[in-house]
Amino acid sequence: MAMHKSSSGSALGPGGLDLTQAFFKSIMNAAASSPTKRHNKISVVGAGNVGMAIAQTILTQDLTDELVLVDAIPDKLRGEMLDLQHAAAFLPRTRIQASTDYSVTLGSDLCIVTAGARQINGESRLNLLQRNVTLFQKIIPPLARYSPDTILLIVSNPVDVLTYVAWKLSGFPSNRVIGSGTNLDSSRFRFLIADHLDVNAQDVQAFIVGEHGDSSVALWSSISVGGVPVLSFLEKQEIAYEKEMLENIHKEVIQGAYEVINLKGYTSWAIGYSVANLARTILRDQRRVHPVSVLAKGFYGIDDGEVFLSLPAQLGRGGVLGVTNVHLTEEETQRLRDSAKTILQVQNQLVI
Ligand SMILES: NC(=O)C1=CN([C@@H]2O[C@H](COP(=O)(O)OP(=O)(O)OC[C@H]3O[C@@H](n4cnc5c(N)ncnc54)[C@H](O)[C@@H]3O)[C@@H](O)[C@H]2O)C=CC1
Ligand SMILES: CC(=O)C(=O)O
Repeated sequence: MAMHKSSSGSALGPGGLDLTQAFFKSIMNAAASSPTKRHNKISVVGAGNVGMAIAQTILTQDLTDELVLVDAIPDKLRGEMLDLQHAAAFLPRTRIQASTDYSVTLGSDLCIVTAGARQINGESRLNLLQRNVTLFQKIIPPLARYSPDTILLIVSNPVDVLTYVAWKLSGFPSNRVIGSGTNLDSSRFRFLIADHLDVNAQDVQAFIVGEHGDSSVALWSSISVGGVPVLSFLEKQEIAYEKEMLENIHKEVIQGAYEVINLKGYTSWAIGYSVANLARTILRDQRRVHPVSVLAKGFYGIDDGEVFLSLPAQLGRGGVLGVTNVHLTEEETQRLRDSAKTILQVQNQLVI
């Protein structure tokens, strides 16, 4: 039977009969009086490799009722929207929309920004800065205008400085501006440790903090596996380990992104899962601790300026709820402060 959508979105049959009402009248009346779960809306800006990996993970994990895609290229955007809509029969019911016009993002609970230039082979994340700041000047103000109560989750690189830029451009309180930061690096770290010890990565508690990039800091002193603190366990058992081996694992984490970019041109799947994981914690108010980029001033002796970098932060429906006080060795604290200085040096050259 041919059906088309009325302007109100309901299905009309021949002669203008509202089929939705005809089929579901009694059920709809019952539904109107029954409590429904809270409605969520997520907007993803940038429908490239990263934006689409995030969108697809969000859909398969049933994290939202409405998903909006925004990009600057209309044909690509519509193609991506249709391609996702065509999977409707296999996915939880989600309204998917796309537009180059930011009004489509109206009333979003979470806005994820992935738009922008990405690294070419061998290029550092910090190299992308000025190009992506210019884009953010077009992206952040309309997002903030259409969704004044939203949480901004920044993914575009260099993510720490761009999270600072998004904070400034939005005028939002800092608890509602978060960078995906080292949530991804920490997953790479946990994977490598798990692989080394032949355990499940989900049983490895381990944080990379600081810059999402070359000056990141591995918090070896607080790593535990299945509740057992790894380094103190090895020391108590007098099991020898080489500091160099630890450094090499951290180097592998840093090199991980460069290697993937060298091999396939970009990274996408892991960041898709990483950001969907953050979206779940935020929208479902899970209050889990994630290493993400937050306004770090005042924590762990970082006092030089308004810098965003990754610290273990508790997240929930209100955004950043707090920063946990993980014990750091003197060396780890110094490395974290050095990482803050690296970011600040770049940030101080910015004209926003
Ligand atoms: N924070 C993290 O852990 C990670 C960050 N990234 C970063 O994510 C960003 C995106 O990477 P990819 O998706 O691979 O790049 P891509 O080139 O595939 O996609 C970028 C998209 O942004 C869109 N875009 C450009 N200007 C726009 C504007 N003014 N408004 C809306 N959309 C616009 C482009 O049309 C394109 O679709 C890069 O900066 C990359 O470095 C990538 C992986 C991990
Ligand atoms: C590209 C990037 O930032 C990453 O995969 O870590």
